[in-house]
Amino acid sequence: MIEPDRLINPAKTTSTEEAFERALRPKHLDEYVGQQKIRDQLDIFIAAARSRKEALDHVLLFGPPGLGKTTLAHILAREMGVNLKQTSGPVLERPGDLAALLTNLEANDVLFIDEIHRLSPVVEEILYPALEDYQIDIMIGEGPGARSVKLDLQPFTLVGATTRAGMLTNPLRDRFGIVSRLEFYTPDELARIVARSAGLLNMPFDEAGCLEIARRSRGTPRIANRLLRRVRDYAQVKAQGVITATVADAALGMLDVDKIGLDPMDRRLLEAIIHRFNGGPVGLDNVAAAIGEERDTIEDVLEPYLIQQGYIQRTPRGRIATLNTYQHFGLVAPSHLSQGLLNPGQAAQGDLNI
Ligand SMILES: Nc1ncnc2c1ncn2[C@@H]1O[C@H](COP(=O)(O)OP(=O)(O)OP(=O)(O)O)[C@@H](O)[C@H]1O
Ligand SMILES: [Mg+2]
Repeated sequence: MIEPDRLINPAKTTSTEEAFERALRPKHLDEYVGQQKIRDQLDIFIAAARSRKEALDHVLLFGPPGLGKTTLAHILAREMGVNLKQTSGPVLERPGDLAALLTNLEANDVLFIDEIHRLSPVVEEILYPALEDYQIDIMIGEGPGARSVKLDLQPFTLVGATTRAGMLTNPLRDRFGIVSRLEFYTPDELARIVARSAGLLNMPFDEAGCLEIARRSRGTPRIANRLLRRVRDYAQVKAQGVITATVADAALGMLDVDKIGLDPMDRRLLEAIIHRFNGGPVGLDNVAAAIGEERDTIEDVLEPYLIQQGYIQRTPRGRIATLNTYQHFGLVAPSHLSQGLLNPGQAAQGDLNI
């Protein structure tokens, strides 16, 4: 299990952190840093829907934790000038739970369903006609006297968020008109997010300090904001409160976040592949057992960034360490890697599968 205060865990942790996130969450599309392609598209779709006074098409947002899915859902509703009702897949246990939410929506409102890949099949059934025709079928009464009644709904927009688009059923996925995959942020984008947050928190900083935090945030705004908080503590105690590159480096070094943002858990995963499985290929179950971590955590939390950065490669036969990985640990790579060759059966296949 990931310890709750693991610094680079992109998943949300404490309620203090949630309050902190809410305070820093951008409210308008033009404050939302990065994800340029998605922003450009949404800008047009929103303007078009508004001018026709229609609901925005249903939107699916997917990508690793902490990249800004919830933030974007709230921004969409605000830009559309409508209310947002929020729920999540596991919370909607019975069809009636969803029916109650749907029948209470006003015209063009946004219904935000987080973790939409965890909807139960019976609840999903209710959703299909709602998404297509703004109608639901509900059962009234029980036993032989029970009958099904059609109810009309107001037009609405479903915004679904998931870290696992691959786990959505096809019929559900097909009903989203807009499907956006959030990408990891570049260090420059994260530096802008850190600077914005530092400004909101009245923390003095310089550009290099923001960039140092950004480079070590695993491409993830949630982690960037979290590291900023920790660096602030250090800066206040040791450096008159100013966040500079030297201060950020010292603080993050003390917290065991290395130069590229990997923490002890990432390093354990990579070192296990290298030392215990000869660099791979190794199957997910084996590596999970070796480091005492759950498969899902490795797949959802640890791997996406390590794969994107080229420290792990997924192949049909399992995970392998790359030349980058050996170099990061100052190790001599096996000759087939340093000569740029792949072993037979290790065909490159860097798909993220999220
Ligand atoms: N594009 C962005 N610009 C500025 N800040 C951002 C951006 N995206 C996310 N953030 C910050 O990161 C925090 C986490 O984002 P958010 O909660 O939207 O992530 P998420 O993708 O919904 O994560 P999860 O999968 O865990 O639900 C937000 O509170 C916000 O402060
Ligand atoms: Mg979220």
